[in-house]
Amino acid sequence: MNPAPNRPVQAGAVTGIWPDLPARQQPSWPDEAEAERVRERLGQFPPLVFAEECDTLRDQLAGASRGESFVLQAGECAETFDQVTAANIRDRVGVLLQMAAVLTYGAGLPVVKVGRIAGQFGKPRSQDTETRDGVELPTYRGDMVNGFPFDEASRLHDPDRMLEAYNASASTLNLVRAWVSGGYADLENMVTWGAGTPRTEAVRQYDEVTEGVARALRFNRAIGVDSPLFHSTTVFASHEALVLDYERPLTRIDSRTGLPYATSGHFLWAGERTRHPDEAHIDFLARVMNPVGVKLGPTTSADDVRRLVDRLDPDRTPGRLTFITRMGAGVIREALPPIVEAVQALGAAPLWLTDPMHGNTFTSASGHKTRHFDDVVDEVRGFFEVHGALGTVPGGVHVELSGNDVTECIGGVVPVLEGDLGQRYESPCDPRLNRNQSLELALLVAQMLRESDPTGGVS
Ligand SMILES: O=C[C@H](O)[C@H](O)COP(=O)(O)O
Ligand SMILES: C=C(OP(=O)(O)O)C(=O)O
Ligand SMILES: [Mn+2]
Repeated sequence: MNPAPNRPVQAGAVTGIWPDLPARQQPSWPDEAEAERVRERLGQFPPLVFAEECDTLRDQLAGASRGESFVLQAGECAETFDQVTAANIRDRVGVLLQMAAVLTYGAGLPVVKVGRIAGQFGKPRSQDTETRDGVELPTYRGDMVNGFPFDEASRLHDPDRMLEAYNASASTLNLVRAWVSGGYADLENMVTWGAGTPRTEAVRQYDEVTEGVARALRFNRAIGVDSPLFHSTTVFASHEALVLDYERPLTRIDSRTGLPYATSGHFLWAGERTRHPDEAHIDFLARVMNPVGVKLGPTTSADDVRRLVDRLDPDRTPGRLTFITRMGAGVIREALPPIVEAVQALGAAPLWLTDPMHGNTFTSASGHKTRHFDDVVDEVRGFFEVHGALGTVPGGVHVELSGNDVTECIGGVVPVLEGDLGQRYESPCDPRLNRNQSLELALLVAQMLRESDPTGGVS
């Protein structure tokens, strides 16, 4: 991230604008007085992001919705407090920069980089409890709410964890901002972004990209051309707006406009389980001025999307609303067209992203939650096909990945086999693409972009 503009936002939480609506997937704090103390404390903390940065991202997302750029939104399913180390943050930023470089080089399009980072600490779950060997405990709901170890004390919901989530987000963001503006993201450093990754076909192709960029830089230098854009970039922060006791106190009034902004991240989205137009999460997103997103699963109806557009983007502001579809590879080609057509009929032009992860999860024979790389690629292909056929813009991808060599998703050119899943399965929630699978996906998406008209024929 570039240094934040020196624009003050009013200290203290915005209160009094939150109606009492049903809110799903919320923690059950055992001690309400302690929760209130934490909410008040969060309300006094400085904002993590600035309103003007959110406006910049909104404008960039508007460009992507017109096909002028492509969005890469990627990161952990669930960030954990343990991962807040320099090495881990560097690896997460590194893989994002590598994928973005492959996409830019391969497709000739600017890439808007958005991390699932510095706030992705709350998880919605399908079940409230988990049973192991006859012992039933609350499910893990992200480090912001409870702990992953399967014991009673860890699984208790603890509001003090929201303070730790804020601090973890602040230190993550601090390092990300420093790295991407201070040298690590310099195109001269491309070779270091994937340092240590085992040498595979995807890495070999990445090395070709590195060599091509180096040649272009040498040429530019020789003719006297230089630009700050060769030496730094911007990575925006995003997460699911899930735990309202965290998000509401971090909402602040922008001193320029007098309007509320969520300051826990630049871009926030509502998940598939909390996207009900009349409930608290959509109401929260409707009240803040940030660019916002909504995940849309295979059961989404045309009426759902009409109501979401009316609630979240009544003025049809370019870049304000992103729909992140996560239909499943088997159904996207049938389920997505009616949704896109319903939105087109409203005269709305949201940014469309594909999340090819969450509709393709299954449990392996070994009991691991996993996804097959081929399904991930096939859903992205279906996304391009549907938007190509309807004349709308396939604006970007949203993926869960790790900067490390984990074995959580099956497949890839150097395949992770079903029997390998236990080797390095480290995610506390959903299976992530490893570094090689992430690079391979970026190479394939660059090819799909080259083969498609990213403007959907509108320019
Ligand atoms: O990340 C997304 C959700 O939290 C996750 O897919 C839910 O998983 P579950 O079905 O195991 O609860
Ligand atoms: C919970 C998530 O996804 P969804 O809401 O689409 O299931 C997620 O992105 O981690
Ligand atoms: Mn997930």
